[in-house]
Amino acid sequence: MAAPATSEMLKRLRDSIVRKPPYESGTLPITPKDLILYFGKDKIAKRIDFSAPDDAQLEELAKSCERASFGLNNTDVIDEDYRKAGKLDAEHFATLLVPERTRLVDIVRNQLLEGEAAQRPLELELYKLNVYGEGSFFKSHKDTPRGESMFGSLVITLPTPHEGGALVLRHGGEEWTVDAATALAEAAAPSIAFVTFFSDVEHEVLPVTSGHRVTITYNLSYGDIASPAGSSAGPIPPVVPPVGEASFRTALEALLADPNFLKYGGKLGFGLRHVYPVHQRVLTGSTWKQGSLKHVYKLLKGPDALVHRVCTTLRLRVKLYLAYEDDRDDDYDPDDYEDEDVEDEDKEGGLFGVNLGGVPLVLVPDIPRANCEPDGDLAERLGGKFTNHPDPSRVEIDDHVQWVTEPKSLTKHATPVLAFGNEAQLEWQYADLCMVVSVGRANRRSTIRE
Ligand SMILES: O=C(O)CCC(=O)C(=O)O
Ligand SMILES: [Fe+2]
Repeated sequence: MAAPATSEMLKRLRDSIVRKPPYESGTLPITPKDLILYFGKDKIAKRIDFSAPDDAQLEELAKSCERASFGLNNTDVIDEDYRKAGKLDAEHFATLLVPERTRLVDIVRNQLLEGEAAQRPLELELYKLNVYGEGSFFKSHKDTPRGESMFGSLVITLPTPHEGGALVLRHGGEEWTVDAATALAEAAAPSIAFVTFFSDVEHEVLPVTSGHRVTITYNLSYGDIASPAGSSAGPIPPVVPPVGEASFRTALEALLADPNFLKYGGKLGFGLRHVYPVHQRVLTGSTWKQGSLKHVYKLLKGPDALVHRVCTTLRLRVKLYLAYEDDRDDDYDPDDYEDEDVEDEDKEGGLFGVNLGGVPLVLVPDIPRANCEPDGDLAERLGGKFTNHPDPSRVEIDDHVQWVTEPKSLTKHATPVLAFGNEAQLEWQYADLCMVVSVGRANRRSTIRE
């Protein structure tokens, strides 16, 4: 049985993974010329100066918009119960505002991103202009990933007088509200308001109660995703160590130094806190190949990036998996596997604190093929391996994975999920992943071979 000191140290490790909100917002003073916007689909474009917009001009802008659709799986749907707003695609408007020439890129880099990610080249793609008149809104959704390198969105609110239309952001059971209307009314003119958030943050525009709310949206991507440095390449040391890195590292080092902790080596599991885009090969069934989660290593953000970076620095091998819950195993009954010798504490994940309720998990290293094995148990069908199975003979990952943080939600079966996005798209979908860290035996912890 474990020494209590080890379980206390593990608890400290878990508690040391700090989270900061997955968004950043504020107002930014701007030169008046950056508030000039041209719009229209005809030969002659109209011009509006947002430093002093009048209602008639805003009405004209609203009229030239199309009704905004949203993505429900692979179809673009117009449903005013879900999204009531006007939009212009990027080819139908032009703005002198170039985020790269303002502090906005710095803000994304240094306040949204952290550590290694903050050093990488960023790309901002102008996406859409949205106009919300009185009574307009956009219900809760996540922005559809448009490629493997997209990591977030930037929404700029132009300084038009309006009320309502606050943006509510939700992630990991927490909720934040950004009220650009109030922030702009209080800011020195001319200013814009901005919100930048990670792609897996759910967001909702509450109804506008008066005036016009005008936003310009950008898709944020990493510019270096095409030249993968490989997951095992040494991490680039961050210029500014991210929040919590030192405490996580200290807690992990303390555990590794304890000879009672995974005496013969083993695996530590971390459910990732963010979701990441994976290619929906389950649907296309075409281009399945090994290493289909490889791009995710370079997309890791916030606490996920921190765990990966510290483990790699301590020379522990890290691998990403999709975690599937085997909820279709009719033969499986946890009572069949009651083991008299196992202490209650261990049965509940005791030593490691995270109780997965004896759920047999299949860890899958690649996105499963569409035409995966029709027969056999879930592990065989998906090309994965069992862990956390109460029957030790079925546990194929060398050791039970000891979960430090629980996988957030387990993918059930290999079916696509119904997705509400801001654009119809099924090629890329968000997935919950987990990180498995291999730990060597007590006097030889390193699992990265030279
Ligand atoms: O207008 C906004 O504040 C957000 C728009 C949005 O969420 C989107 O276009 O996906
Ligand atoms: Fe959105």
